[in-house]
Amino acid sequence: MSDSDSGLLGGDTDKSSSTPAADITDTFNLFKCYLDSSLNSFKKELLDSQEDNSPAGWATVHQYEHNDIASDSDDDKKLRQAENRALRAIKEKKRFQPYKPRPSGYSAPQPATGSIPSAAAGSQQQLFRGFGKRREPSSYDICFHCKSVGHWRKHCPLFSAANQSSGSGSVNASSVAAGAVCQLSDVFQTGRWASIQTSGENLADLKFFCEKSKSEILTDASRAQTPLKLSDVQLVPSRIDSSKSEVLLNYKTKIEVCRTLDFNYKKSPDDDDKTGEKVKTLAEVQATPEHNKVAVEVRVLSVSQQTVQVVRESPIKRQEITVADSTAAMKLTIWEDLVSKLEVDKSYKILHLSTRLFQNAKSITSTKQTTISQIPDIINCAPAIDSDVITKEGKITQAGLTLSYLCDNCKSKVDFSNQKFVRCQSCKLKMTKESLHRSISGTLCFSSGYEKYKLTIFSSVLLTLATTNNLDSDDSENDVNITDANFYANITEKKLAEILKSDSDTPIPLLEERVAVLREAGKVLLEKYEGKFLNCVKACNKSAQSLLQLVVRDFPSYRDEADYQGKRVSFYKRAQILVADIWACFEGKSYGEFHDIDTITMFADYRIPQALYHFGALSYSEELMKYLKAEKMMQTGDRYEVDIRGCSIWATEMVAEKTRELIEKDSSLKDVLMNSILIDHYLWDFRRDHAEEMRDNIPFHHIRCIYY
Ligand SMILES: Nc1nc2c(c(CN[C@H]3C=C[C@H](O)[C@@H]3O)cn2[C@@H]2O[C@H](COP(=O)(O)O)[C@@H](O)[C@H]2O)c(=O)[nH]1
Repeated sequence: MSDSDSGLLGGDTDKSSSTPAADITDTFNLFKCYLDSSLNSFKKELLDSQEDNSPAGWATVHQYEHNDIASDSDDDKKLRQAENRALRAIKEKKRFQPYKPRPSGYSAPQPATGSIPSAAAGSQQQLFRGFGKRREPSSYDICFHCKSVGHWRKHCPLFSAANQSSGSGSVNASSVAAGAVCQLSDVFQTGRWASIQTSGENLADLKFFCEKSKSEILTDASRAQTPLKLSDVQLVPSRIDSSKSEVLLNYKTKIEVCRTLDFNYKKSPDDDDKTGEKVKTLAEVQATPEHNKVAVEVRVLSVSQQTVQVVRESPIKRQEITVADSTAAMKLTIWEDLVSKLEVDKSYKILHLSTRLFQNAKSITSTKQTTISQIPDIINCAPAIDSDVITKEGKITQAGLTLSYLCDNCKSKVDFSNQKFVRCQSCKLKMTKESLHRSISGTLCFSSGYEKYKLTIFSSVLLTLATTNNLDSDDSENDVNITDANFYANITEKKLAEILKSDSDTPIPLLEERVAVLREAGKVLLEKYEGKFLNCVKACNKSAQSLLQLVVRDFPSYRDEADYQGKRVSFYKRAQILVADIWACFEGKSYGEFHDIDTITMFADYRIPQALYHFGALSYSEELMKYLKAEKMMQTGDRYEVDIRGCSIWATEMVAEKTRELIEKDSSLKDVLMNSILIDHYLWDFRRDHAEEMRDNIPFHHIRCIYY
């Protein structure tokens, strides 16, 4: 925490005259000294626990665990042997000097203030490390191996014990999956993979390529929920999500039954989910890991010709289907006797499908247990996925418009008759004719050479076509219906320039890009969501992350991402602030109710870093400070830009995490609502309230893009 605050704000940090700045300074001070004390006590705990059983601590535990679970009579002998081995290993290590003295004349970069997370001062540095000191592990350092604080991987007892026991960098199973209980996917039988619980909350992917006998043990263990101990496995970063890890089994791996687990067995999120009988939307299916059983209710958009695929020398019939519901469209592969069972334009409920990931695209495939049953038509479907977009030339042989009446409640098709009241066959509700929704869909029969197609044009697309001609009808000067998707799907530069006219002659920057973003949003809403963003909110089942993923997936201008040191990183500033605003405007109720709103991070712009810097939660290197003061324009994805935005998110998350802990310790605060959104709002407003004082002291990064 920098002590420059009183200088900066000229405010008096004396406790008696508390001012907003002093309050937050106190909070940050409190938070920082809390952080210090809690980390030190954690480190002490860790050291004590290692000393508990024997002078060799963890190393003894691992040496002991590495062997089979011996009967009690051998335990003492085993323990002594393990302890001697561990002591020999530690003595061996003690002789080795881990650090070479730094070359003379080396001077660490001195930051402008404090020794808090620093952006762009060599971002490979770990957070909270003091500058200018010898490179000793500090109590804030996070071990790259066991993720605990207080030491580096080269000192990690877990890592060294594991290396001793199984050589080539693998991690001793007992430290990774001791007592793990396997949750296996349906794919498991082919000896491919499973998911394994390695702690109270943590599930890791278990991948293995070894003999069938092991898969049988794991399958039985999963069914009986028997705790297992896996010895000699490899722990590697997951190829899908590098923040997760995968447990690799191989021919050396030993599988033994554990007597007890030192954590509670985590029930799978929803057992129905596992059996593939709980219907999910396609948007949810797309967020489901591969090789999971799912059930869907979809409409068939297109079917491919039936083909034959040879699998283990036997020909198997196969057909590619494009299916959709209101949230998304996906590719479905059906096999064997299910081929030709699905017809275009019909809607079906399909159980026991399995998710697949092929070339980074999620799809679903039928399994031996798959069942299909026809259901009432699903009317408003997402359009086919891009990869299915094909261009054909030919002639229209037949065209027609179909007027359908939809139930006002569940939007299912209602058989229309001239009676005054009609009853919906799907939700059984009775309603007047007038309250029915009308949906027009076009059908085009199209032939291209010998191929014949039947195209269904949904009402939202027809609506776009119908309004496109009004593109230039700007005659009514004042009909700025900015909340109407039709309006902004067809907005012109002239019109937007008028709307965003400033009180000076300075034109709004990025006018062309703003028009493109508005048109994109309008077009997608009309094509996929009946022109209403509310339908996007409804499709996310009260999950902030689902809504965030839906926005980023369907509205490309929100894909606020960057390549950073070989990794793809995302900030999603506009997409997250969109979700947060809905939550805030509805005060967490009704359409603003999200069960996972706390997973939304702060919104990485150029203002919050100023406030974080002011409170000493962020610091800049001298080089970066110079760059910022020169007010050079940055480009999206520049190293400095990504550093500043990434460190801002990280620092805010740490503030949120520790503040949450402080709240938990103080019962008088138990009803206080706190998350990164509220911290962001506080910091953004604080910066705005102190714009003058900050302007000359704390520069910000300059950038022109559509992502902030
Ligand atoms: N992190 C974060 N960044 C935010 C906001 C807001 C205000 N909007 C909220 C207000 C009511 C609703 O709740 C909206 O959500 C604007 N900005 C960003 O600041 C920049 C403009 O700054 P200046 O140059 O001073 O006008 C620009 O990149 C803009 O995107 C926020 O709240 N948090």
